[in-house]
Amino acid sequence: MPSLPTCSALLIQVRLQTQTAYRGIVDCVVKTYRHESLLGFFKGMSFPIVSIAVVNSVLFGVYSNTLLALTATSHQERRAQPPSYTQVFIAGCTGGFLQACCLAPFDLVKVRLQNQTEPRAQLGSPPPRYRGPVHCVASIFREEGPRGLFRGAWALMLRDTPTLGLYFVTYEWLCRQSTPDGQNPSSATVLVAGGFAGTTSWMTATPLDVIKSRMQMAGLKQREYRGVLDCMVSSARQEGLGVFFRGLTINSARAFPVNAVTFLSYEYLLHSWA
Ligand SMILES: CN(C)C(=N)NCCC[C@H](N)C(=O)O
Repeated sequence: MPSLPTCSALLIQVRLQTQTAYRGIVDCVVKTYRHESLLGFFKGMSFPIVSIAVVNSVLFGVYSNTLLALTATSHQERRAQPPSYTQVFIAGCTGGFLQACCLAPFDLVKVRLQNQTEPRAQLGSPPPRYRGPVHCVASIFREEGPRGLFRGAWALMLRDTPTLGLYFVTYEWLCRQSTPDGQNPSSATVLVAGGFAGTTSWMTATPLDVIKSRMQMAGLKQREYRGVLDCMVSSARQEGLGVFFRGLTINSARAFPVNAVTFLSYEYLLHSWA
């Protein structure tokens, strides 16, 4: 289950990217805590908890199978006959594209709920727009139609396709640099390589992550955009180029431990099933 630091990081990142009320990470943490208490940091997290297993299985499953199709070598043979970085990149991009298709509605609900700054329902206070994830899905479906559930999906696919290619290339490259030819990387190598793969990919993904989050909020507090390009141009015009780096620090820091553990579990599962 995601811990308080993981939930807080995800919430702060989304708020910094889509709202202008915060001066930085600390200001966002303090205001969220004062206004919404500790529970506020867990907003929007029930859907990601359910979806993370599905989305990660799609990503790693598609990646492994694409690599298998491209190289015709099994995972065990791959240490003796390593795939080229181009093959790793193509397999990563394919996994990234398909995981984005599955992730889109879950991510939309998460972002909409995380952006609700109202404190928990109190007697007499107006209820928040969405009462929870199911109510959020039903409201989007009713107000914006089934396509509404895929708001921001293009930006998400543009974010995830190349950056997940880079994710797997970084991981493979770091593992090969620190492992003698033909041997499997040690657990420590997997943790460090996985951590850096997560951080590097999130650093490059942040500009499109900002655009994706803004497009997901479009029509609510945010203005409507004509598309990804329109969102990029108007955000940069109004807030300067720095807008594309909002949430970069928190995104990259959160990515290290999360992806270190993700790759360790992936390698462990591959070895125990092989
Ligand atoms: C740059 N991107 C989009 C990624 N590296 N995505 C895969 C990482 C998945 C992990 N659950 C995480 O949230 O970091």
